[in-house]
Amino acid sequence: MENVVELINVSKKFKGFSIKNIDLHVKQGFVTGFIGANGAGKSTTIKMMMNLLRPDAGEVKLFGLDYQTNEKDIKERIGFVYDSNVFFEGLNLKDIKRIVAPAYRRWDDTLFHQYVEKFELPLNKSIKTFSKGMQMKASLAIALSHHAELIIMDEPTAGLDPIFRRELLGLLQELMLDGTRTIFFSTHITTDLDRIADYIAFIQRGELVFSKSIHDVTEDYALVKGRIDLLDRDTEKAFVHVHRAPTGFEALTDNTTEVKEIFGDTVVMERASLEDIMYYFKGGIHHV
Ligand SMILES: Nc1ncnc2c1ncn2[C@@H]1O[C@H](COP(=O)(O)OP(=O)(O)OP(=O)(O)O)[C@@H](O)[C@H]1O
Repeated sequence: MENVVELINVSKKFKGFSIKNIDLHVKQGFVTGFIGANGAGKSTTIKMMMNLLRPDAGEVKLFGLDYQTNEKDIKERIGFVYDSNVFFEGLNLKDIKRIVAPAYRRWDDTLFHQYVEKFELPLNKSIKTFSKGMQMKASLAIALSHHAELIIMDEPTAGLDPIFRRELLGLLQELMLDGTRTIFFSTHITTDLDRIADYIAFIQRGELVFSKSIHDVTEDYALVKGRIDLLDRDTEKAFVHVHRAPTGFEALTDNTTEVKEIFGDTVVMERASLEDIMYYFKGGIHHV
């Protein structure tokens, strides 16, 4: 299977924060959700994918190409959708189109007008009067009008009302139907991903915890509940993190097979949501 994005052993250091040796592959034709708490490093990673930031070490490849020699070709094939307005605020959509369109070989004016109509965007009103949802739609309309194969979005659903969020997710689903597009988007609203993601990449404190199919996430992770006296130094190794309460323990495992072997039917296992997974990883030490 082809990867449209490959981050190979990528590191980036800021004062007080670093991205550490990330290996991340984004598969063509699928939706990958990029999750992580505030400050985990999602935007920094996306900026490196977009060549807005250079890694200190490691390789970044898009469509198998590197930015050093293929920047223009790569950028033609990506639609970057921001969570805030990056256009000149005083301009309207018609002016923005006039500026942006010549930069793309595959710009499709008919398609642009179709999306403007579909998204009910005014062409003559200045962008600064747009709501956050309208700005997101404008940014998406531009990305789609140059036939971007890869759509990268940084927190596209943050700050949107639930109805618009659903609408946007529905639209992204629609875009995936022809099987040629790839979508990579970061979010901390994990419930968005239950609807549309095929793969999940999870970053925490600058480290990639996992990148796998949603099916594998469901298979590998579970919440386990049982009596406190079942826990000891050995049995606890089956868990990412354990919460103890007087009535019993609740823990997250990343190895459901091992839990079944150790505890049999003395514990109860339940499906762990992405939110459960993020929560337990935050509280615990990750051992693999
Ligand atoms: N240019 C920079 N210089 C110094 N530190 C930076 C810079 N950019 C980001 N950081 C720091 O890197 C860390 C990760 O930031 P990043 O924006 O990548 O996180 P995030 O996962 O996108 O968070 P959020 O969900 O809150 O947007 C933060 O602690 C941030 O302060």
